[in-house]
Amino acid sequence: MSRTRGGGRHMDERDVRVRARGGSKPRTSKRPVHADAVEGLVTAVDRGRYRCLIDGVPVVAMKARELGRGSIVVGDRVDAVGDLSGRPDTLARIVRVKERRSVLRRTADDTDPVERIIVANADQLAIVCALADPEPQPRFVDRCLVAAYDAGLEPLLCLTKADLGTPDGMVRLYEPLGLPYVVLGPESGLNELTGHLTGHTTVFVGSSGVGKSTLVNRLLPGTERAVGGVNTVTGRGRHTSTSAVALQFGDGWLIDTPGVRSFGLAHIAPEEIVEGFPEIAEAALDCPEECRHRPDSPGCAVQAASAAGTLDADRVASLVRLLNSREGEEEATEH
Ligand SMILES: Nc1nc2c(ncn2[C@@H]2O[C@H](COP(=O)(O)OP(=O)(O)OP(=O)(O)O)[C@@H](O)[C@H]2O)c(=O)[nH]1
Ligand SMILES: [Zn+2]
Repeated sequence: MSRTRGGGRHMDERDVRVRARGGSKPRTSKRPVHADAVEGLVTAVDRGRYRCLIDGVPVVAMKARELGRGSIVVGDRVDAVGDLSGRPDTLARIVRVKERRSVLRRTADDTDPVERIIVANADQLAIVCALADPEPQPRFVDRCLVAAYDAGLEPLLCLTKADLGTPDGMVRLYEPLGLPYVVLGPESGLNELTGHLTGHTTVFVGSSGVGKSTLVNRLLPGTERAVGGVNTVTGRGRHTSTSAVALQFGDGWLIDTPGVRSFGLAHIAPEEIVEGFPEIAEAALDCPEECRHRPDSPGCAVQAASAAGTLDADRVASLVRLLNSREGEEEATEH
């Protein structure tokens, strides 16, 4: 798809202020720049410890004090110094975080009211959706799609449990978008999916029970043991079920996000949500300003096109639901 935009543009200062502590204060030119630092990739984060892959060696690191309060997340490319041997009880130090090419945010929820960046530098979002048990949730898929467009990730629809249901309905809904999809059942080969994943950094997201773990475990046999039983950062038998973990997959990465059910859309402007639906966005050019494209919106060209059958009524309904739920997140109370 050609709609992808740069994801970096939604980074806020809190997220990127990882390099220069003290803002505009001029640095002394004599400051050491860690010329000996080695680049690595953050593959897991747990309680202030960062598991990094540095020159093929898994290394546990801490954040250098000079980085201040800014976050370091899975997928970040970092420079590290210190003990990079990866031996037990050694600790390296992350001294720099490279500029992020994309950021994916997790929804704020009851346990953590702050919307946080959970993954950096991914380029693909695999939206896993079962065809039955649980029933497909187009609304969930639509929310993920908008988050993907916003973050600058290419969406990929993974329709699972093809043995229990037909993909026809979902395909009819998403094919017009040009959204790539794969249909998967217990007996399906994985070549087509692997083709989509090769060379990419793909974040997997899906609601509970859709077969996400099953899929990742089939793609990477042995992963279950690696991430389910033992904490991948500390090795101390604690589940990492709420934080993202990057798993090497050929020359790419699969990023499993067990605790992520959906994405907050509150930081995205309504117009940008509409842009997630290209054909609707085009029709919306004829709408009055500030139009929310609801069935009762006066003079709405989108609703008119939907009624006339030129736009898919289900997709229009999806968009309207998205716009509404986003307003709920904003706690808009003006009407
Ligand atoms: N019939 C059928 N069952 C499947 C398929 N894939 C997974 N399942 C079953 O669906 C259930 C949920 O699968 P999981 O892989 O645990 O789903 P998940 O999305 O990881 O769920 P959470 O861990 O709760 O996020 C399990 O009982 C799986 O055996 C499939 O293709 N067909
Ligand atoms: Zn409208």
